[in-house]
Amino acid sequence: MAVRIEVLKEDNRTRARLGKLHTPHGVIETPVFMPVGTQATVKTMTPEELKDLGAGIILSNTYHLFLRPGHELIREAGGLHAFMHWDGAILTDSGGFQVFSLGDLRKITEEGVEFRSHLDGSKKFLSPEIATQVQMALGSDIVMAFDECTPYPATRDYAKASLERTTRWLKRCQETLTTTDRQALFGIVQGSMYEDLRKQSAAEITELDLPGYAVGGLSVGEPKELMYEVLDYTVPLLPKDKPRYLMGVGSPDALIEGVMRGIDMFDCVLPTRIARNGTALTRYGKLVVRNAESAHDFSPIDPTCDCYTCKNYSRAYLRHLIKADEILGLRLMTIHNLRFLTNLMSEIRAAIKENRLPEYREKFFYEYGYLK
Ligand SMILES: CNc1nc2cc3nc[nH]c(=O)c3cc2[nH]1
Repeated sequence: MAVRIEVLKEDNRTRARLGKLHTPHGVIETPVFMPVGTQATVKTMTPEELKDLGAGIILSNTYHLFLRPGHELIREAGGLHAFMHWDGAILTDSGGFQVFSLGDLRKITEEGVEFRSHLDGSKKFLSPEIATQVQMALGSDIVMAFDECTPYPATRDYAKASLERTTRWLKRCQETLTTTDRQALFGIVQGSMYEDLRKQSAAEITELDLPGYAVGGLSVGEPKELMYEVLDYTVPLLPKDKPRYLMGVGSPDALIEGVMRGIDMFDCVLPTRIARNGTALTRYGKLVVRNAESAHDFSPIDPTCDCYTCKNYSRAYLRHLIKADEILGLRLMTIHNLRFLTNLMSEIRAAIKENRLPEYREKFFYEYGYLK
């Protein structure tokens, strides 16, 4: 079954859309934040807990699963859904980004990327064909094309050569898939921070009439304002009747700003990663629970939050667990941060529905401390 978006409403003052993403493993309301489960687990969460938190789609990484335990073992297990006991939707990133940011990069050629595994230093090779075959073995619902996430900053010449290779690689991914499986393949627009190159990449990628499109090459160290500027001129180049996915984003403010610019799907490791080192997301900004200020604070992280952690535990207790390296601390902080984000996204969807997204943004940014 094809992956498709049903756009229910287009905001009248911004580019935001309310939608339903139809996948072989369920229908997901958009805009949506996808928790990241890099190694076939959203760290410290059981699938049942993820469902309770409101997650309907998670991200997993081809690079990591290719290196360990290997896609053949997961195929043997009946695919990633069976292997990890998750019956919701799964989107897999293709590995290109992870090779550049994790592996000991050896060489990029037209054929693919040679690299050393970050696990044991052994030589590995990923190509559009291999990355696509791995994702099919995993049985993922949304397959990301194997691309080069153009590093930032990049010269115009490098960015142009890189996007053109990404387009050639996308066509090779498409050719690797059967016609039915092609309905799961999302293309990724590159072009770094050059408007004309983004136009070129978007034109080349959308010509292939894919089920969805990602804006890549962002959240790679550029200032947020520059990311928003690139979105301002890139998102309108993507078809309105297809899902738009901003890769690697993000923080609450970036989620709102991305939705305002027409993005439907987001993923980011930040919320779960900062949770594990004791930082909680709240509507008033970040709360570093491990700091001394919480030592005698017997109130919850956020009294307005409906999560299991905020209903049952104090900041003082969470600070103790984190400082004592207690595993329960990792779990309780993760539960809170994921629930915060699924609540944020449902508030954003309600604001779009009721034509009050700009007002919601103002209120959120003021409370969150972004507007002094
Ligand atoms: C955390 N930031 C971030 N995560 C990304 C993942 C990506 N995957 C494929 N292609 C990308 O361009 C890409 C960009 C990204 N930025």
